[in-house]
Amino acid sequence: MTEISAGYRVVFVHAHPDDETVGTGATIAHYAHRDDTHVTLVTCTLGEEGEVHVPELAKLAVTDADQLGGYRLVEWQRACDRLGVTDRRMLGGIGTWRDSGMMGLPANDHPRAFWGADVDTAAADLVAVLREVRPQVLVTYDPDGFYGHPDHIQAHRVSVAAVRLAADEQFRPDLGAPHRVAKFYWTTVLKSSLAEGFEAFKESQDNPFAGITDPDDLPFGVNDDEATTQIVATGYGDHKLAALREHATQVPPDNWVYVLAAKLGADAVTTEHYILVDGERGKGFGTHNWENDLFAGVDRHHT
Ligand SMILES: CC(=O)N[C@H]1[C@@H](O[C@@H]2[C@H](O)[C@H](O)[C@@H](O)[C@H](O)[C@H]2O)O[C@H](CO)[C@@H](O)[C@@H]1O
Ligand SMILES: [Zn+2]
Repeated sequence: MTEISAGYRVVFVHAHPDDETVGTGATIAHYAHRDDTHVTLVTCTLGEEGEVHVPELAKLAVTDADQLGGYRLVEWQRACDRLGVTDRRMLGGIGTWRDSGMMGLPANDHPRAFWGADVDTAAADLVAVLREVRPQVLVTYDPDGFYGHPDHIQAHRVSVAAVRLAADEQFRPDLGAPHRVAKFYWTTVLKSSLAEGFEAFKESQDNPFAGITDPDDLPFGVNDDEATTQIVATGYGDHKLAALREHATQVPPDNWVYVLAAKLGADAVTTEHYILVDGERGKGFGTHNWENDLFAGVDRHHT
């Protein structure tokens, strides 16, 4: 049980080791370094089915020694150290849920695949975290898991169930006093940001968007006015890049994020966007009236 004294508390729920950095690394570093804020990361799987971009580690892959999950656990811990996150947990405990692989692959049917988890059963473990940490804010993916990966979709579903169940006083009183999360966010990315990044994508061999020239052809991304919140974590670009480097099996040296940072500086990777889907929107700024703080409008004494 973590003794939490900070007034502001946020829980990030991610699917695999590296998602915390790739999608929300600058935001996490920004809040983890605030004296008045406690960040909790809950990651749902060990990433056993991932690729291995480090040649000398190639045989850790699921097709050989099947040891990648244990190795990515260490990558994840080191990346969290770079971001400043000390409260990091695997959903249900280390090794409970297994990486399900990309949609439609046989790994989806592994007996421990997160994709096959009973949602309320998995949610109960997240309820225990929410009732302990008592965050005002929870961040996870949209219903499509941002890009359709089964573990991302399941992370969304388990988070939605856990937020509902944590507030239900009839649900598992043994897991702690009921808790209502004040603001529930989905991660997102702007199509306008993707268009700016396309040049960097082209220069990366690891270009996941090869052949795509129009952001509207990507399986993710929203129009500027669909986002509600922009976090500009100035000064934490180096933290995010250092954390990415810890995820070397997943993020090769020529990854487009490194290309972008090399061209435009580390702060080019410190702006991250979110959609508030439940809770009261706080004060906004600029053309799109975006919040500039996940805790905008939150009473720090809300527990
Ligand atoms: C960012 C993320 O969610 N990565 C997942 C994803 O990785 C993809 C997968 O290896 C795919 O085969 C590649 O073509 C693609 O480039 C990768 O992003 O899925 C993995 C397997 O479930 C998962 O381990 C990884 O964390
Ligand atoms: Zn992932």
